[in-house]
Amino acid sequence: MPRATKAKAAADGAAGGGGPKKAAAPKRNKLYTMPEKIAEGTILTDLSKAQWLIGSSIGTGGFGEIYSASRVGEKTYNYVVKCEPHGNGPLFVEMHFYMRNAKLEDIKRFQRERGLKAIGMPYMIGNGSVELKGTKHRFIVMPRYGSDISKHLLANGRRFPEETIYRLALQMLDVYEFIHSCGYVHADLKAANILLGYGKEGNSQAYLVDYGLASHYTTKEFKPDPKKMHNGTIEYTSRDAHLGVATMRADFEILGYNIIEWSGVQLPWVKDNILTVPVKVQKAKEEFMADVTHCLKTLYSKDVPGPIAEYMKYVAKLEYNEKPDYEKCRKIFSTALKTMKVANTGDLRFTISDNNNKSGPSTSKGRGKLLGKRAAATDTSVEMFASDDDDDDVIFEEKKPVKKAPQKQLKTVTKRSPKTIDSASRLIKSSPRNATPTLRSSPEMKTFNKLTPKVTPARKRRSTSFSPRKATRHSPLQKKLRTTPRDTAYGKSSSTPSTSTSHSTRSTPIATRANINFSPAISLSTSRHGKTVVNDNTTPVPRTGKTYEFNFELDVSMDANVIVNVKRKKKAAAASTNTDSAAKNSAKSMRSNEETPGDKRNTPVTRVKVRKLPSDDACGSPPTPAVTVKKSRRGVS
Ligand SMILES: Nc1ncnc2c1ncn2[C@@H]1O[C@H](COP(=O)(O)OP(=O)(O)OP(=O)(O)O)[C@@H](O)[C@H]1O
Repeated sequence: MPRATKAKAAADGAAGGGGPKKAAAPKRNKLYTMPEKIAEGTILTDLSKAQWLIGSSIGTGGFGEIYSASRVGEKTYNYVVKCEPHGNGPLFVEMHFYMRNAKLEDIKRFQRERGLKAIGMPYMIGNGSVELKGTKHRFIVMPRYGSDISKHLLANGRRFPEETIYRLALQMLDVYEFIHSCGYVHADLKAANILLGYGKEGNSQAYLVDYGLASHYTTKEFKPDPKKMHNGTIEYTSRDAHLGVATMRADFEILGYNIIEWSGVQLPWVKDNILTVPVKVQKAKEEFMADVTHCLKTLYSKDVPGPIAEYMKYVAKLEYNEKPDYEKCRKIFSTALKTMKVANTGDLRFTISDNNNKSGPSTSKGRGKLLGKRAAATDTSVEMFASDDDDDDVIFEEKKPVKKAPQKQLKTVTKRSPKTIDSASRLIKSSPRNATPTLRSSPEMKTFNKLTPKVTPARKRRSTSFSPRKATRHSPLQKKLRTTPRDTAYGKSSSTPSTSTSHSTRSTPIATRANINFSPAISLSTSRHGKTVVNDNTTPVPRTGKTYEFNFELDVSMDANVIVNVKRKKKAAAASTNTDSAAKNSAKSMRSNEETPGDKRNTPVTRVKVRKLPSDDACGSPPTPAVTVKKSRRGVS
């Protein structure tokens, strides 16, 4: 289900801290909702009865809000509470990932076994639910970390010192090894999801956060899953993730794209400004990885940094079901550090020295010149799912007013128990695990190329992505039922890559699963660059017929409406209309408190939202800041 922001009235009410108002409560069966504000001073009680005093808001992600928190009785705010409406999928997935895999003792054991002094693996301290303004929210409590490294990236002309790239890569490889040892992949590594430790002591270790896209990886068949295609942050999404398949090599590939970027060059698909068309990005990545040595050379004005070239070459050769050789990769980067005579200890250094700044991206043999200027920030809007699960147990409690914070009345929500785990199990296990032969080996690569549609200028005008619905002449409903993203993305079903025939011929599950499919037929808006795309079924299935109906219609109309509206948004921006400013305000509300709007424009962002226009069902959603989608039919909104 797509996500929507609250009606402005609701948001205002929340901000005002005036206590619960029935009228402002978001409707249950609507699009994704941003969370209600938790007033500073609120005390939340988690399932283990631990109490957490909410401090200030320290960040806003694509779906939830993060607050500093203190254990009641302690003075320091060394924790954070991440809160999202129950209907949102990512925190549900993240919470269960932590529950199952990332217990502190497991992490410590792993550390001991590997002889690691530290590891950048976050963990969950508590979780529970709270009702805010009539809406049930889920929250998790985690250790507090420091700032995310995307801020440093922006502050340093989108480049890290070479040594820092390798140290970060080493730390992330440790985290990958831990996650993979649990049977999961992260699938969304990027600077915005890498946080330094908290406080002065914390600058030597980076933590990989945000497990909202974590899923079981496959080592069996390679079976593309239209429901999950293109999930991730479009700049870094792996080739496997573009096909909806979770693999370990995909995590390695995502890290690879990031380190290339951290070295100060633009990824080809960023440079070519095609981020709004996932299938084009996918194709560009296939081409890039097919001849990675040569393609890297074209990216760097001078020498390609040796460790980056070596790492990417290794990743390009990995099989989809292969366990990566963590040690081999670590060696690539640790050897480079030794050669540079840089110790892999102490604070990570983010400031580029004068020398480095003048010379541009670092290379192993020398310093190259920055390759051109970064393309204007484009952004990638996608829609999300949401639903209305009541799976989690909930306990929370009325808070006492603390100093400035107005007291907020919280209602205790009925406790239910083992359902949460059962449900999580079902959901998390729903990750693609059955599969078909790999697409990555060369014959399959050829097939991919054959099947990837060529985008014509005519199509481009309306939507730069290939649209099956334009290619056939059926009614929208017929088209919906007759075409699958895979059929259409690759042209002819008869030559669908080694994946099963059934895959190529079955009707799109989106219609039947009430999810919007971020299929190749869908383009992304260009207002918020770098968002994680989630095209998933991990959220509990919505219960109301109405929701199903809406999503079905949304999917049918997505192709045209998104593009039409995106274009309009751009024009509207130039005209500075009221609508636009409302949209901007709405967009602002999603930004991290610590980020300036300028920062955000240039930072890959986690998720893109498609929002429903205010319409007849009085849902009250404000216009989307990025994309607006009509409830039904193509055409003008
Ligand atoms: N444990 C933490 N300590 C300190 N800050 C945090 C912590 N977790 C998250 N943050 C801050 O909140 C921001 C959003 O966090 P996170 O990415 O987990 O949220 P999200 O809703 O999943 O966002 P998105 O999916 O859009 O990336 C982070 O970029 C970071 O600045």
